[in-house]
Amino acid sequence: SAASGKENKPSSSRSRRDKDDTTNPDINIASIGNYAFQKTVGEGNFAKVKLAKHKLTGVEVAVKVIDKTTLDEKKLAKLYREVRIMKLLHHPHIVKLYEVIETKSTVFLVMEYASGGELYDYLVVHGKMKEKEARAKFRQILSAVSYCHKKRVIHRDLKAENLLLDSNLDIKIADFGFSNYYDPDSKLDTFCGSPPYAAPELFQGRRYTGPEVDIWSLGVILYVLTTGCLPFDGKNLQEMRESVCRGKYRIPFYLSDSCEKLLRKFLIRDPYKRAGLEMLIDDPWINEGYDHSPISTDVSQRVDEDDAIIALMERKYKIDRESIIKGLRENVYDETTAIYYLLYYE
Ligand SMILES: CC1(C)C(=O)N([C@H]2C=Cc3c(O)cccc32)c2nc(Nc3ccccc3)ncc21
Repeated sequence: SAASGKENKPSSSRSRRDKDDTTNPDINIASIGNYAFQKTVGEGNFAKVKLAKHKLTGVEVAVKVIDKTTLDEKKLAKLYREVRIMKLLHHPHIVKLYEVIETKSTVFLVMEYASGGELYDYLVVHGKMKEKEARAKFRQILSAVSYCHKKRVIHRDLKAENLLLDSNLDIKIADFGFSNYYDPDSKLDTFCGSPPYAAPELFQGRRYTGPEVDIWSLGVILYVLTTGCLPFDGKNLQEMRESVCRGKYRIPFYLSDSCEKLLRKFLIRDPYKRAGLEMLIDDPWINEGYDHSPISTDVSQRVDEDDAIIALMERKYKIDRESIIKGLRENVYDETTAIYYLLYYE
């Protein structure tokens, strides 16, 4: 691929690729496949996310445009792992993948657009949530994360910035760029995530199984939802590390006892003593006002074959029934299944 063809000039001499240097012709196009780009929603160092509209159904989507020519082999492998994991996850509170379009130089991930933006920005604007609202959001997050863990997937970068909101202000977990599979009987050692949300064992360079690092981050998220502040902070990484490893955080006077007790279950420094998600199923704070646990046992959120939608696609888009059903059963992410998904979830 282009990545291996590039000689490794020392970074200082490599000229920064300026905006309109389109050595990659796909980066500044106006449309791809059935999608017309509208505006840029976010820009990372390897990807740009554009708001787009599906030309046939009019549904708004978010397209993550990844320039492969800027990725080395390792990063390319990470990208394909992220795509494989996204194809595995079908949950109401995880951003959906609709279609994957790949050219020689670019990968386009057509995904669900969360029009409400980041939970982080929502908290900046509205301040801390009342415990009732925090509970509703936290139950959605817990449901999505326990679904991932049951599929042997860990997110590893859970934070308020990656928790998006849709038009109903429901949670949509985004950015599985650091996610990975885990094996309950083996250890991982990659330090991932954002320092304020990172578990102490990660700062101490200890290997970990997987779920326990997400559970620590969930504790930090619960604290952020109910207080509007970070439990551990510092003006630099060293101070942050000391704060997290000391594990001391302030409990504001207005926090209920049941919420304080729940925080203590998550923010335990010893990963072996930290609560597992299944231990939280009947936690009083999580279930107050609800008659069922957010941690659902069934992990099959697969789309079913809706005859009305298939009939509409046959009539309106002249797509034959067999190819739609085949695509759904084989977990394909092409333009046909994308039309089905967009109509099904709308
Ligand atoms: C494809 C996908 C999943 C994605 O990669 N992003 C990016 C882009 C911006 C961003 C961020 O600010 C935080 C997390 C993820 C992201 C998305 N952003 C949105 N909505 C949005 C709307 C207003 C502001 C921020 C995000 N919907 C879906 C996505």
